[in-house]
Amino acid sequence: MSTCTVDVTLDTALLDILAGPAAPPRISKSSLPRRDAALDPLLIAAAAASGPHVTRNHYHHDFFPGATLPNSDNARDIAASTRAPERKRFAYVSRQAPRRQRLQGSLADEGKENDQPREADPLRSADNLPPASKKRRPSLASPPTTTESKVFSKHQIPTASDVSPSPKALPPPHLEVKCMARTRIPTPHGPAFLHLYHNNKDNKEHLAIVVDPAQFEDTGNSPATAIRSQSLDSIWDENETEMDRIIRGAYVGRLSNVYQKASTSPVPSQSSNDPSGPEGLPAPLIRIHSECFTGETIGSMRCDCGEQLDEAIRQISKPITLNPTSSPRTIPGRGAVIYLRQEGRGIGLLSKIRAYNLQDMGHDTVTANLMLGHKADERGYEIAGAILRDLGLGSEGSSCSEGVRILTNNPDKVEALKKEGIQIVDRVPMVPRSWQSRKMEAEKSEIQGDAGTERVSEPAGITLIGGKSVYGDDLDKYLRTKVLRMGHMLPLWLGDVAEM
Ligand SMILES: Nc1nc2c(ncn2[C@@H]2O[C@H](COP(=O)(O)OP(=O)(O)OP(=O)(O)O)[C@@H](O)[C@H]2O)c(=O)[nH]1
Repeated sequence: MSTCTVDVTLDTALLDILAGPAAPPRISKSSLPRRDAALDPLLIAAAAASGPHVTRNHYHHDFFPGATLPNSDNARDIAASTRAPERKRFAYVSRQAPRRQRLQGSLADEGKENDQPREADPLRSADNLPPASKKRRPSLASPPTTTESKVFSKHQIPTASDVSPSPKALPPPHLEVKCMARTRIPTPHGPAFLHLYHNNKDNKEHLAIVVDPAQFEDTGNSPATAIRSQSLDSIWDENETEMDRIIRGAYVGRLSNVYQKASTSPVPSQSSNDPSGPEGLPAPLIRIHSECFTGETIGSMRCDCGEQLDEAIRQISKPITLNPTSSPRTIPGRGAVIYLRQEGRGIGLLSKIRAYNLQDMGHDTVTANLMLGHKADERGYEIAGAILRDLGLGSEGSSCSEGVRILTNNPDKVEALKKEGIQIVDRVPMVPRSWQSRKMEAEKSEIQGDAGTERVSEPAGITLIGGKSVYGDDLDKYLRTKVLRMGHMLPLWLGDVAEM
């Protein structure tokens, strides 16, 4: 074993030069000696920051302006007028305009910060922001200087031409959707199967809520064709195990701790030989529903979205009577709600909240959208079409090629789906529950006189939020605007039976 002698004298001398001499130990002999640097970095910084042009408001400015300034955008040398020539090299250059000037501009630019984030702003990817646009939105606070920044008074109704079209974009890639996972969801109306979709057009997770008794079948005895997602049932990867498939929802039958059977790709048709199904089997009932946080989650009575979602699942689940003339039997209903993440008719939750404030100021839902620089409706239905095709609903050559019935009052949806190649055999109106119950009350009072004015039982169906039908002035105003300004195909409730 060899020993090694270390000469510490040289090291200590070097440390003394760099960090100052060691202070005598204060606590005990065993503690390490403290060394104070000869030049404290904090002192250097304080000295450097003590020039005449530095204020406590300069934390965000370049400490050492460097070669790029003052050529940088909006650069302003606030010391230019006062500094001595020899100090020029050390001037602090602010990237901000003076506060006075910024305040003047802030009114004119109200809303700009949120509505038009910088190109590189990571928040741009947030779901609820309106699409990036180079065009400035009309400001509500600034006087109109150009046609783009028109101010609309309460009585002035902007038209579609007041909002210039968005610049032409590159052709979008071929739209593809893929069902990533499926699971059973028990609802008050019966079981539903939630399908979560990804797509290559937007970064949103759209959903399909499938109601279909054949989802539980794996024997081929179902009277109607099963509504299955092709992309879910296909084999994603040759290394995929049965368990992988089952976990993502590619299974058949009733999944349980004792029954687990992965689906094959594609799942063979499970209907009877007759493609139109047994007598009395209607085409599947579908609804294209747009997300509404306020109506569906917090029970807002500014709109009917919560009850519409509930009503759609209820109507689709309603039992169907087969073979009514020969040997009648009932089976659970079948169809799907395609739930699109198009909050606020596509303008996003942020803009919808602003629109609500404009509505409180007396504007209707259409005008409020236009005042914010949006269209009355910015939704698209290509993704809905692709999801329907993936589920084999309504498209030629699909498993349910007999077409679909659609639950809606909105003519745009019907047209858009037709363009997507979805065969619509019938439209089923969505009558607001409050209008239905008021109609029933009116009918009853007409028959029974005064005795009939007590409230009749509400239409069946538990809403996801509040239950039964609700009535409120905001809701009524919204419903009427849909009919009067958005062309919804619904007889207007005017308070008497004849109008319904
Ligand atoms: N911008 C805006 N969007 C709203 C307002 N109220 C509800 N919405 C949104 O409108 C969408 C639902 O659209 P509706 O016009 O109510 O109905 P629809 O889906 O077009 O038609 P139906 O199929 O007949 O129900 C959801 O995305 C809601 O978030 C509002 O006042 N302003």
